[in-house]
Parts: sequence; C-alpha cells; structure tokens
Amino acid sequence: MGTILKNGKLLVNGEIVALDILVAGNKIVKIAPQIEGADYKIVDVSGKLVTPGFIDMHVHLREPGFEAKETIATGTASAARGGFTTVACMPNTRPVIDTPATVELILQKAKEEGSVRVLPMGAISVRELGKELTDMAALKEAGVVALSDDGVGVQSSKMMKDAMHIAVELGLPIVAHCEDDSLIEGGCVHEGVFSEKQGLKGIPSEAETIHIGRDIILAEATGAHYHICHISTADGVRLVRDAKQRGVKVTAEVCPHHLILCDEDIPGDDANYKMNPPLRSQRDRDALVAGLKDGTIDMVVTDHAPHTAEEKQRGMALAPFGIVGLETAFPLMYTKFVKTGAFTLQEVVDRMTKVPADVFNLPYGTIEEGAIADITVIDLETEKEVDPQTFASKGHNTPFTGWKLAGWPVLTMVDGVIAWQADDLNGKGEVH
Ligand SMILES: NC(=O)N[C@@H](CC(=O)O)C(=O)O
Ligand SMILES: [Zn+2]
Ligand SMILES: [Zn+2]
Repeated sequence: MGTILKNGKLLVNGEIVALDILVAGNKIVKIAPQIEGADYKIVDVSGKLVTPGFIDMHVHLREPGFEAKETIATGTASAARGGFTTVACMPNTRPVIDTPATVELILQKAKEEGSVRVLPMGAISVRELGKELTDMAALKEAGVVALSDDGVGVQSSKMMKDAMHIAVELGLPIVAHCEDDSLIEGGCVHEGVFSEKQGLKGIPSEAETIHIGRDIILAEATGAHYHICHISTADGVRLVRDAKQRGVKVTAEVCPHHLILCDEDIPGDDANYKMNPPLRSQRDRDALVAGLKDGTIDMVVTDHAPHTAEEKQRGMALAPFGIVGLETAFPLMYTKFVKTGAFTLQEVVDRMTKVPADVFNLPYGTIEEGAIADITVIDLETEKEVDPQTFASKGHNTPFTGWKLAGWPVLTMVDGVIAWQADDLNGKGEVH
C-alpha cells in the first residue's frame, strides 16, 4: 500500500513541473511524470502546488498550563491547516519546559493527540526566571531541539555566556528572545511617532538591538550557534548582516506580521495588533523585508501566540502580547510577497522549509526520493477572506481578519500520513 499524489505542481530549481509522488510508509519512494499502480490510494492534486511540509521553529502551544488559550491538539490542528508539518514549541508553559518530565509529557501528548510533529524547546533558566541555568544535558537527553527562554530576554550577560558554553558542548542552538527589561517600563507599542501620537507607552528598538549586539559578541567568544527570535528592528538586521559577514554563527527568524505591518497600521485601541516585539516603524519593516531577501534573515516563523478573546478585550495597554499565525502565514507571504513580485515562490517556500531544516539540522524540508514524506499541497488560485471563526486554533487574535488572500493549504501530509485535508480538495468552492 501507498499513496500517489497525482499531477501536482512541484518546484524544481525554481521552475514548476507537473509530477506524481509515490509515498509508501513514511517515505517518498518515487517522483516521476506518471506513476500508476492499482494498489495505491490516489489523491488528485492537479493544478495545486506541492511543497515540502512547512517547518515553524517558533510556536506557542500553551500546554501544559494554559489550555484555555491552546492545547497540543488544537495548536497542531491549526499547524496542519496552515501547511505546517513540524512545529517547535516554546517553553513558556506552566510548568515551564525546564525538566525532562515536561519534555516527555509534551512529546507523549503530541504523539497521542497531535496532528503534526512537535519539537520541544527547553528553557535556558529554571522557570525562565533568569536566576539559575536548567540541566541542559538532561533536557537534550529528553529530546529538546534547542534552548530558549522565549517570552523573556536573558537579562544577565554572564548567564547567557554560561548557557552558550554549555550549548556548544551539547551541540544545541541558543534561541534568543532579545529584550532588555531595563529599557521597557511597561510599554505596549513601538516607541516612536506613533506611541507619542496615541499617548501609549513605548518599547524602544534598543531594547531588542542591545541584546542582539551583546549576544553576537558572546556567540563569537564562545562559538555557539545563536539564533535570534522574531527580529523586528533595522539595526538588528544590520548587526546580524555584519556578524554573518565576519563568520559568526548567527541565524535569525522573522514573522509575517513584522514584514507586512508597521505601527502606523494600528487602527487604535485594538490588542489584536499587540505583540512582542511590537510592530515597528515603516523603516524597520522595509529593513526586515530586505534582510529576508538577501539572506541576512534566514527563515520565516509565525510566533503563533494564542490568547483568549477575554484577555485580548482588555485593550492595548492591558492585554497580553501575542497574535496567532499558523493558519495565515503562507497565504500572507504568498499574497503580499510572491504575487507582488518581491520574492519568488521558491524563495518563500525555501525560507519555510529547507532553510529552517538546515539551520536546525532537521531531516525534513525537501521533496526528493528517499526523503521523509512531509508534504504540503496548496491552492494558489482561490482567494478567501481571513475568518478567525474558521480557525482550528483556539486563538482568534489576529490583525488580519477580513484580509483577502490566496495561497491556502488544502492538504498536509506528515510522515506519510494525511494529517489534514480540505473538504473539497479539487472543487472551486471555498476551502474549509
Ligand atoms: N510574541 C508574543 O507577543 N508573545 C509570546 C511570547 C514571545 O514570543 O515572546 C507569548 O507567549 O504570548
Ligand atoms: Zn519572544
Ligand atoms: Zn514566542
């Protein structure tokens, strides 16, 4: 038994070629113009784009501890609908992912209830409090793919340096939420013309860039692989570009919302535009797009951060930071950057598949014979409005409600198994 994905459009060195894919077990067995076989289940994907399954290295699944916001079941269902076959989950859960027991709990739940592959990240400091390092060797043994205190910055330079030394020994990347607490003071939007005009407390760009600068210096001193979370500032991009040119082992990720929106797009007191780091200036946004284009920024991630409607109704000043992203990421990237000609389809797909796999040394992210069968099928034609009520995520907190987008995933295969499929794969109607 096996499955044939028939007549899909594959990207081969930037060109689109119609090919069949035979999947047996969890592997891609054959890719050819015409594959026949009576024993196989045939899935007709004519006219659809077939890509490697998307990999999102920055997701908040919220379980354990915040199941009202999201669970491993709903978060991975949301991932599958967004075309993601692998997600890395951040450790700011309760308990924090700072012991092997919590890593094991997540891996077990993901196996039982998850729709896609889940790779836990382990905390750098116990309870993410920045006081004491976790037992990183034990966390690695339990299965974490990287170390991060996402949600907060590591305030102490010494702690970051110590963490990097251990990370080098363990061969794990340090994934850093870059934020200097002493420069924040309760800000809720980017500090600049906009925060002043609105009378809101600001978060200055330096709060991020100081950590990026500091950590690049520490990465150079220790030889660690240093990965920057949700980069949002023009100066941050400049620092990364310079560090890469000098051969420092630094990588970076950016979110669709920081590439597409800036502070001036915030309509008023709407916490669906509140996230950390905040939407920055137009100049920052342009620098992020340029940084992604020239490879300074390696990959696109969602920073999927679900919160309840009640929490988000508290308004800009009081609501928690974060927006959901799994179900809109590719349609946003496709509509805003591929359809406009700013990026090629291959560039966007690579930054959501092959590049994160290479950077984090994962055996996924390519479609070729012998590869693990993680595959996403996408309808590039049908335009549909973003409607959070249709999300599989518990979180409906998005600033993109009502946006008309194309590029909606219609089928997601993980490890050779169809994890999710639109009701009407080949129809012209709306995809559900
Ligand atoms: N990005 C956010 O605005 N929020 C994240 C935390 C984080 O990614 O730093 C969350 O956990 O809600
Ligand atoms: Zn963060
Ligand atoms: Zn995050």
